[in-house]
Amino acid sequence: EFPAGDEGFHTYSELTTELEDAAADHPDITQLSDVGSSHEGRTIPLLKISGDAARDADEPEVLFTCNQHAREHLTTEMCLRIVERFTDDYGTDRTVTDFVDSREIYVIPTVNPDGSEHDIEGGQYQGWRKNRQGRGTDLNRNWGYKWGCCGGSSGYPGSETYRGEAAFSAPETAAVRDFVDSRVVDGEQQIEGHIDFHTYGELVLWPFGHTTDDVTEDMTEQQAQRFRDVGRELADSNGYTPQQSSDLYVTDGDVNGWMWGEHRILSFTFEMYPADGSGLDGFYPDDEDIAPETERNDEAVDILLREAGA
Ligand SMILES: NS(=O)(=O)N[C@@H](Cc1ccccc1)C(=O)O
Ligand SMILES: [Ca+2]
Ligand SMILES: [Ca+2]
Ligand SMILES: [Zn+2]
Repeated sequence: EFPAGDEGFHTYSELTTELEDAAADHPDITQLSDVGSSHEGRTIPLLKISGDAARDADEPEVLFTCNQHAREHLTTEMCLRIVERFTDDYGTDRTVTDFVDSREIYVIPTVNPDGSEHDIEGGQYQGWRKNRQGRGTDLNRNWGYKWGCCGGSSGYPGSETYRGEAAFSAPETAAVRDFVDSRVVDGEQQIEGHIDFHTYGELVLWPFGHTTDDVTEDMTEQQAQRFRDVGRELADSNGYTPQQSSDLYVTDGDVNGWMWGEHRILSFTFEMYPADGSGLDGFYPDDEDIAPETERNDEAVDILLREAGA
């Protein structure tokens, strides 16, 4: 459970109930399923939000993933904000209604349910980051594009950035990979935009992470420029700082590298609130911060949904 005073955050079971309620309350515009199971056997839920959701329409698709890193619980709340806004406000808010009717929105509120539950074991924050396989794999170093290529991850199982024994050795990254791979229809990837939410630092990040080069294999100048332009627009909307992720530090096997490198999906990472903090406390904001710091990204979500149709 969450520590006393932080009840506003959702445990795995509360999250599951939230999604079931959203689907029950809005049957025409939602479809609740899953992308598979975690190492410890927890279902990794997937909610589709779209007009006539039961049908696969020829509409641009967008994916939001949250909680790859266990202790980054604010990101789970960010995905639930997206679910709440695009279901509860459908039919009343014009912008929301237009997007739900013209896009297919996929939300995965927790990629790492095992780690997230471990992090709050006994009502005490554990400071846990990874999944719960062995000594833990850093899911954001386990993706299969340029996996372990460039000193942006560790091969030591005890490391916080342990890349795993192989690309997609974690069942959680493999499950999300399989879902995204399944969205290739008639040879064309239907998902056009993606945001992976993290905490903390108030940053908008784009690929690649494995090299400091802007232009490189799988990234032309025009493509890099589009990331810069959209990244700047996203950051202007929420006050975060925009940069290529390798300007922060070099990573390999991260999700953005795979989404773009493998599928050419316009893929960003948002590092949410706070901008800075001393060590672990930055990962554990008050639950009073949930509403303002998730609503802060409403406009950015709309920008990505717009871009997906561009
Ligand atoms: N959330 S965080 O503190 O772990 N930071 C992220 C930052 C990050 C995210 C995506 C690509 C490169 C780097 C990380 O995976 O290291
Ligand atoms: Ca639809
Ligand atoms: Ca479709
Ligand atoms: Zn993270």
